[in-house]
Amino acid sequence: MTAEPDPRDDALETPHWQLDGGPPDAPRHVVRRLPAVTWPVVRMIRDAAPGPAAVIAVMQVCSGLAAAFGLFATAGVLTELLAAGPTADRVVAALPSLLLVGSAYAVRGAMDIGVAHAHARITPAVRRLAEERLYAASLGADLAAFDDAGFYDRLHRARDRGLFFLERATDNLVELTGSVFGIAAAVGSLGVLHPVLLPVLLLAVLPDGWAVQRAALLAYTSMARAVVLDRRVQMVSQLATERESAAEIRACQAEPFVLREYRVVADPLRDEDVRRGVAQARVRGIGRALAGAGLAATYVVLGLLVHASWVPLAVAGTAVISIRAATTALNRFVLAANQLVEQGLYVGDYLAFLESAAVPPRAEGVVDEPRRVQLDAVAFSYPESPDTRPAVHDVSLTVERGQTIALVGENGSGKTTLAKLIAGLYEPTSGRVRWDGRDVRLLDRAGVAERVMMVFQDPIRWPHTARANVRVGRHDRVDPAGTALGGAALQAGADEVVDRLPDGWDTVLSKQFRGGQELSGGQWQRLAVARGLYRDAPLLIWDEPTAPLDAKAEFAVYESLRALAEDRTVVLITHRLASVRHADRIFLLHEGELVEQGTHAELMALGGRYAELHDLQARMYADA
Ligand SMILES: Nc1ncnc2c1ncn2[C@@H]1O[C@H](COP(=O)(O)OP(=O)(O)OP(=O)(O)O)[C@@H](O)[C@H]1O
Repeated sequence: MTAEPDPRDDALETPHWQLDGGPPDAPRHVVRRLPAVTWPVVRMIRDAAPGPAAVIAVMQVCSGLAAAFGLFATAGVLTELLAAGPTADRVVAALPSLLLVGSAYAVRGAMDIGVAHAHARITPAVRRLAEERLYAASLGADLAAFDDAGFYDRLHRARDRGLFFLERATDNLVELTGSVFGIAAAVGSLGVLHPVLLPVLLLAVLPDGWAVQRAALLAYTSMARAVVLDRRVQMVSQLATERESAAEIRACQAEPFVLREYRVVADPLRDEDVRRGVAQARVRGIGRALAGAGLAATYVVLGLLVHASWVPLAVAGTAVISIRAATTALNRFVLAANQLVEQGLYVGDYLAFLESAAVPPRAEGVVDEPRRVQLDAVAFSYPESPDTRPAVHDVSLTVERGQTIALVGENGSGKTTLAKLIAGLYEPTSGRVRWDGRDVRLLDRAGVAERVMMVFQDPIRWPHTARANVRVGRHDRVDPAGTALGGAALQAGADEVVDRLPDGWDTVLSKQFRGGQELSGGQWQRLAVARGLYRDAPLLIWDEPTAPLDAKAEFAVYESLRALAEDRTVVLITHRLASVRHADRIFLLHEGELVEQGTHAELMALGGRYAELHDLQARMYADA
């Protein structure tokens, strides 16, 4: 019988699961913050849909003018209707003003329809542009950022909340500007009718505004506290529902473990949501009660003014309509402003991510095909790594063009990290990586990347066609007849894989699409090797390229590699020491440090770690 594991014993339970700290920056004053949060949304709208934005601005001005005109015309109607004389005469006298009121409302209606049409074009355009900027920022971020949990949190906030709330903020900005013109029309006419009504009017809307702002603050605070949990729930959701994990979870009987993990993160998340919802409901209730009292006070003051004969009855009648219009517009404004301020915080997260992901510009040194790659006392530590020892420490080595070097060592000894440093994917924490004497940090990033080809241990399985899986190695390479594609596939043994696919190169390699095919681990690896060969760069870095390959494919790949090495620089990482015999120089890493180096013969003669590992492997194969 298996005991249900105790979550407290779980070594995988990291502090990431806990509720995060407090809110980063609470919105204390809506009005003060409004310009700052509005401006980025305005810029986004301007960039995404300048035409519809201009149409909206013009039409909202016209709508506001029509509303003001309608209110003044209403005063005219009431004046005629409340004048002395027979009713029929008064109605006839009021007709011209009535016509004006009707025309004003018709114009306003037409403008509002126009605004709605333009608005419908803006929000999708903003979403489209914001997504592209987010993906560009994420793709442009330094590789090291992806080893930083804080980066993931920011990315998660920007993608899952920032994008969504940027859309909502766009809607609210349109609503806000519309309400501003509505207020201007109503308040303008109210001020002309009797200025004392203006401060009284504020009584009706300020309490509601306070309540909406409080509720917004509660929502944001809660979101900031729960963002890490939220991300964790998504990860569990992926484990529970995605194909990639389905087989192994069943094989390990890990279903209860995944469900337990879900409970551990989902329970506090639910509690947080409930706490927030209850607090918001309380705040809104208080706000509504105060707003009702404020509106009643407004009408009392109006009654007193009429009673004291300070304002004529017709003006008072129009004032009632103006007050209703102003209250409606002000409520719209308060709601939109508060939501905008709340959404502005998420939009701020989105913008902060774009900024933090931006890589500082370098002196754009031109890069040539490197003839010599040198590492001088290079060290590298992963950000936020609990390991106090650097992943790579004090490594110096040189490799010339036409040479093949091999990096060997136990698991976790720093080989992959070192390879990424050589490729310029990581910047050393100390020391220097130089290409032809020039510090790689000072060279143009794209230029450096252009000259590197890296085949990874766990290459991407692109959910595209077989052709795209290889061509993505250098997607802009001109190869209309597919000669380079065929050559790379042949060298990697990927041609045999493709020959067996139902639609050859056009077969989609993902079961998530209709007609898609799945490959074995070794077949995927052959495609990855073909991708690397297709890239055809002067600096080749192979990180365990042949581990999942069968003996025949492995032999073919090493043959290709030997041929390629003649006019290139090759860095080979492998655990199969038999494969590195012919390397010009072998570097043995241990706990991030270079402990032995030399040719195979030299290292064997040294009788150190390399010789020991080599003999161990040789014995294993001999026994087998
Ligand atoms: N993204 C990362 N964030 C933090 N630490 C990392 C990261 N990647 C690797 N490490 C740590 O750095 C050290 C070196 O890892 P590296 O992947 O370079 O080793 P390796 O020699 O390539 O191992 P293997 O033979 O298993 O592929 C290890 O201690 C590992 O735990």
